Amino acid sequence: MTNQPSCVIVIFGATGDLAKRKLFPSIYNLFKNGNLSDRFAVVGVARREWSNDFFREKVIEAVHDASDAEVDSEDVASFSDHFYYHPFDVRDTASFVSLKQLLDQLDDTYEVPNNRLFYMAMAPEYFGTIALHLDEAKLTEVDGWKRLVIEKPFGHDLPSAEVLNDQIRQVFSEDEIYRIDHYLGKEMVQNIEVIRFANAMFEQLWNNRFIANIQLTSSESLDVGERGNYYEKSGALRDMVQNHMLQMVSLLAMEPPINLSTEEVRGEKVKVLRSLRHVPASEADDYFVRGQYGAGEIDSQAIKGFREVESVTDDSNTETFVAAKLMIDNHRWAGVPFYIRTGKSMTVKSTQIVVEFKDLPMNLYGTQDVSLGKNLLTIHIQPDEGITLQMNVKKPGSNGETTPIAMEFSKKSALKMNSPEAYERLMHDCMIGDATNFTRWDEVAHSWQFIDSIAEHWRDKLGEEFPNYPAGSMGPIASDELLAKDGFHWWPITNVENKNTVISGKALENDTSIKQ
Ligand SMILES: NC(=O)C1=CN([C@@H]2O[C@H](COP(=O)(O)OP(=O)(O)OC[C@H]3O[C@@H](n4cnc5c(N)ncnc54)[C@H](OP(=O)(O)O)[C@@H]3O)[C@@H](O)[C@H]2O)C=CC1
Ligand SMILES: O=C1O[C@H](COP(=O)(O)O)[C@@H](O)[C@H](O)[C@H]1O
Repeated sequence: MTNQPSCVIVIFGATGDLAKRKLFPSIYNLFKNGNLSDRFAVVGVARREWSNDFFREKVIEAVHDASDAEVDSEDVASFSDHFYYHPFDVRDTASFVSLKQLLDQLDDTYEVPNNRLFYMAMAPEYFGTIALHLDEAKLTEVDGWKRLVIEKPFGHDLPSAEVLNDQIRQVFSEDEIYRIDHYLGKEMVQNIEVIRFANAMFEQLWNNRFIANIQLTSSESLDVGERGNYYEKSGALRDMVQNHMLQMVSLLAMEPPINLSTEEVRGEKVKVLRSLRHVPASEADDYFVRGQYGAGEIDSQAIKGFREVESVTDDSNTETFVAAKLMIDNHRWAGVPFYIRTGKSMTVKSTQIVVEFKDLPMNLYGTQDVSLGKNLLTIHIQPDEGITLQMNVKKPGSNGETTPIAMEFSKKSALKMNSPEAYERLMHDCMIGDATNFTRWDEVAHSWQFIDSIAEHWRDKLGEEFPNYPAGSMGPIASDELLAKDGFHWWPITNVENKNTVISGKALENDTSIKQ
């Protein structure tokens, strides 16, 4: 295994949004930071009749657009020389023959040891077709390695995911398939395992004896942008919960693996997904809340309601918000709710995990009016990265009074570096053959199985209650009620880089543990 892999990368969907915003800049960063050998080439495939030169200009533009800092123009130009464009419709079998000729030629030009990475950055309905054509045209007959990176959504329910999986498995073995979930490439998501398994003070307490509940918020202030067509069919449940949210839950809840090998880690994660309490349609409303935003305001800007977005019907039944209470029925987690919420056009863009610990058996410092603050561990995933531990200390100068304080670790300010993009990390992992942070088929299958009954229930239940939250809010009131029924509330979204200021949410009365 080398840290400077050499391969030819074929990007299907090279004129698209993902390629431009994520893939080209990520490959550039790998190249610039010496994590990719000089012996590489990238072939872009899409239907538009672009030339190599025009494609290279687009690559250069994408790299500049994605960089905060000044980019060396000569560096980017020599990087873009490795890019080639091959226009065709992926439904056209014959074009795969000429693609093979180009790849063979590039192997020679760049002395690539016949390693091929096929990246499917296109609408999912083409994934199966492309895999079968690659096989027919013998593009997958290689002396080196061949790997397939497949974007989400992996199907739209369990049966369609099974069909897709069968198609790609005819051509690629399970260990050649990299089902990408970009949340698994985020620095602080990868940190969940380290926080848990490298700290005695957390791991000993990480169970139902000491934890009251775990809350996971992934809110977005943006709306669906130009993806109305896709999102109208997908909704927040399929777009975010089936993949990113359940993956983070499995990292939070898994048992310690016996080692950090790909199969051991994935094996532990899948056990969590298997232990998720199945919610039948008849009980869906006890565990799940859905929402759709109406008109509102974000950062003093007027926002149109979801039903006014292009490609969205004016009686759309699609949810743009989901909150849920997940129960993991195993020894470690019996009785501990994992609350999740995600949505579009919410107050703020933030992904944050809060672990709320149980109260001590008795409170030596309390009075009738004042209770001890809760112990909270907050993992700030994005946009701020870090950890906050909230605990109680003596109120200075007082006699027996306590006050909650926050111990903070802010990754960017402490280590003075920016996290590499999740895609960059995951593309490198794929090139070096490390599939740990990609989802295995059984993880995908169990996630769909869990989601499907809810999706069906919502499909059959007309969205007459929509819209039920204004753009710029934290979702419908029912999301707060979901926790209130259990005697909990959503903890505010805070920012660790800014001294844990509360950026969304409000303190409950008499709750001394929230700093406003
Ligand atoms: N954009 C994002 O932020 C994210 C995207 N994804 C996933 O990545 C994938 C790509 O998304 P995105 O880039 O946004 O989509 P776009 O619609 O922007 O791009 C689609 C690409 O496919 C090409 N294409 C479409 N039909 C054909 C065809 N028949 N033959 C050849 N090329 C074709 C288009 O080019 P042309 O018209 O020139 O043929 C274009 O390059 C999807 O699966 C999406 O769900 C996942 C997470 C985030
Ligand atoms: O996969 C997706 O993720 C993005 C959110 O990703 P983030 O890294 O910006 O948090 C979401 O906007 C998109 O709808 C979804 O398809």
